[in-house]
Amino acid sequence: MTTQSVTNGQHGLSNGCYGFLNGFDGSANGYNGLTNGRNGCNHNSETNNSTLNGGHSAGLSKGFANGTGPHVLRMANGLGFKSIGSRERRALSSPVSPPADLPFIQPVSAKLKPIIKTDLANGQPSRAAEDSTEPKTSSPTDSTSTLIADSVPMESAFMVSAPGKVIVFGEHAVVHGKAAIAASVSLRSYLLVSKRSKPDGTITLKFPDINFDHSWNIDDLPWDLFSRPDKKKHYHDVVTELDPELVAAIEPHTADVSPHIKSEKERKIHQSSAGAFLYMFLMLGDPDWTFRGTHFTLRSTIPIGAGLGSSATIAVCLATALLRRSDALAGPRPNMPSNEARIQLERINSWAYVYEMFIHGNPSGVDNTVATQGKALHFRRPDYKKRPEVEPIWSFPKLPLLLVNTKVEKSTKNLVSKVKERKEELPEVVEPILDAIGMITDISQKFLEPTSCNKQPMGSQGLRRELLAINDHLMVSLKASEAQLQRAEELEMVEPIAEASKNILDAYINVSKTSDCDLLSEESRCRLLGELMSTNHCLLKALGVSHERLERVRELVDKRGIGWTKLTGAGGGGCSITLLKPGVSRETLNDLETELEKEGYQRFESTLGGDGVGVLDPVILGKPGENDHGAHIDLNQFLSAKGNEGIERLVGVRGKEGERMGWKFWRIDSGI
Ligand SMILES: Nc1ncnc2c1ncn2[C@@H]1O[C@H](COP(=O)(O)OP(=O)(O)OP(=O)(O)O)[C@@H](O)[C@H]1O
Ligand SMILES: C[C@@](O)(CCO)CC(=O)[O-]
Repeated sequence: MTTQSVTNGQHGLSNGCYGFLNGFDGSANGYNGLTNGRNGCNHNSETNNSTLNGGHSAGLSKGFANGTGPHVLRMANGLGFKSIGSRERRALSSPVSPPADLPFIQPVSAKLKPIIKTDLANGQPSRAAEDSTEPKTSSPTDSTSTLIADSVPMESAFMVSAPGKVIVFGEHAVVHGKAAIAASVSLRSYLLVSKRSKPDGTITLKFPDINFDHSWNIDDLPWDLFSRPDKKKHYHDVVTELDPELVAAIEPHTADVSPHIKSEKERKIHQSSAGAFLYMFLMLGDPDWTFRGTHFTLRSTIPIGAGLGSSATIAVCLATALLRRSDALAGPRPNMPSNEARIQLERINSWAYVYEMFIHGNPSGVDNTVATQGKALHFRRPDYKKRPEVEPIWSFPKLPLLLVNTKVEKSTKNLVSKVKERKEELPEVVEPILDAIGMITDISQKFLEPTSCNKQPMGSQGLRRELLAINDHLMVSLKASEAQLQRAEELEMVEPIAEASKNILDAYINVSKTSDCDLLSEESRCRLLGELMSTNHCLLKALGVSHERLERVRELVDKRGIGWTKLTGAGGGGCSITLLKPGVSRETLNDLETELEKEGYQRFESTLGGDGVGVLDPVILGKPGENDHGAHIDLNQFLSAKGNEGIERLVGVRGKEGERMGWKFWRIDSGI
């Protein structure tokens, strides 16, 4: 069964499964043993897999044969010599155990051997060796070495990548302390951290996707204020709010960015990106040699402002890069103990949240948490002064999801503010809606992970009770005072609340007809999840965050009776997800896709639940057997990779043929 969970990931892509988003992609996550472990305590894995995968098994045999857990680990190990350096000194002073394994040299690392000096005391490469300013020499007869020599400006380069996400349940409500469920997608951002060979005292941020490129003189930045004892934050601190004095001190350094940009809106985006970066850099970085001449260059395959968490991926990549450069991260490395990986991930996530606060104001942190941890998770932040409550969903099922981009760009910040204003204006109507969304999320979690060891699968009676409780909240909302209800009518909130109530009652009737045993069948679970998704969408519409283009997707899907649609992310445009009914014919889907395309929608193919943040170090081409395998990728190559395909081919965490060599991830397991 291990192999099956490994190969499942490719399923939808390999059999041309209509661009579905697929559930856990075991090939890259090394979770196969873990899945078996938890299955062992309740169900056997055979039962579990057949329950989860049901009728979607056509592509199982075409999985990522290359990507099986042990194989990947072996390959990663071979490239891993740089990751366990004394750059981890600071990280290891935190309560984590020392590196458990020493790297061994594979053909690729042999080519780079001359630049590695071993610290004899601990058998690991020394910091001096890692960041050596010596030219990287090698045999002149070796074609790879020529490429390495050409790429001297890339001295001590590394790359970080983080995945986008879909929110399956609970967006917006999560900002107000309710639960959300989110999963990572295979679209990712890639950040190259490179250093000029002759450091010149500047630091450079390049975001070519948004036409942003700016350098700062490091000595001009407000280090004094940021290092004042009452202001100073350390890499292990949890920062839950921005300091207005520090934000103000950054403003003069972002005021003059992008003088060539005419659009005020675009300039604001550039200024907030620059400000968010500087805030983190001044907190985590230092004015000495470490960062001088460093370039942070980001490219992404995630559409911007489409609800797929693009900003959070940038936050995670930059936080990881800054923590790593300033010696505050250990790993990642293969076989890192789960507890140690968790500490590193929490550290990254805390700082990514700082970046997100700068961009969004008051985010819940769900986006950066998924971009950091990957997989799928249940998230709640009842207290903004504390870390969020995060519960991984270990066996997120293979949902046949269709992901559609309306291509209407929106601003998460504005939409979050809109909901907040609505809540302040109409608390009697809005608060019960938010409660209902939170309850929908909690019920869904039980159905997304019904075989979990520590959760009782929900019986039909309990479920009906919960559905009625949701409906009660909707009734409370509709029984608001006359004045509030009238205003709610004006804002077109009442009809979607009534539609949500109808959906919940339909779900109630369907559950009444189902025995406890049948409730766990794929068909019943799919229908229930679908009805809950539709209900969630109606409530988001009532909150004012849908868009006519999103409603049109619902209309096109509903007309064919083939699934349940909801917006995902902040709404106001962006993307929708449709959970397709089991057994929908290829013909019907083709027909839907043609119509969507005609109306200017974009459909995405992606898998759900892949790895979170990862590091590629050294940044070399990774295809064994290719001529230039082992050659360094330089900044120009990265910048000139064409489109998403070009980026994926050059540095992608996963190419079409399987997992790319070299990427390493901090992986946590269920502990079972
Ligand atoms: N490729 C990119 N390069 C640089 N900046 C980006 C990139 N993608 C996103 N951003 C930043 O993120 C902002 C968009 O974030 P926003 O939260 O509105 O959308 P999202 O993160 O895609 O959606 P959601 O928050 O609903 O998931 C942009 O304005 C920009 O600041
Ligand atoms: C709309 C929202 O709930 C999700 C955006 O992806 C905002 C947030 O959680 O911060």
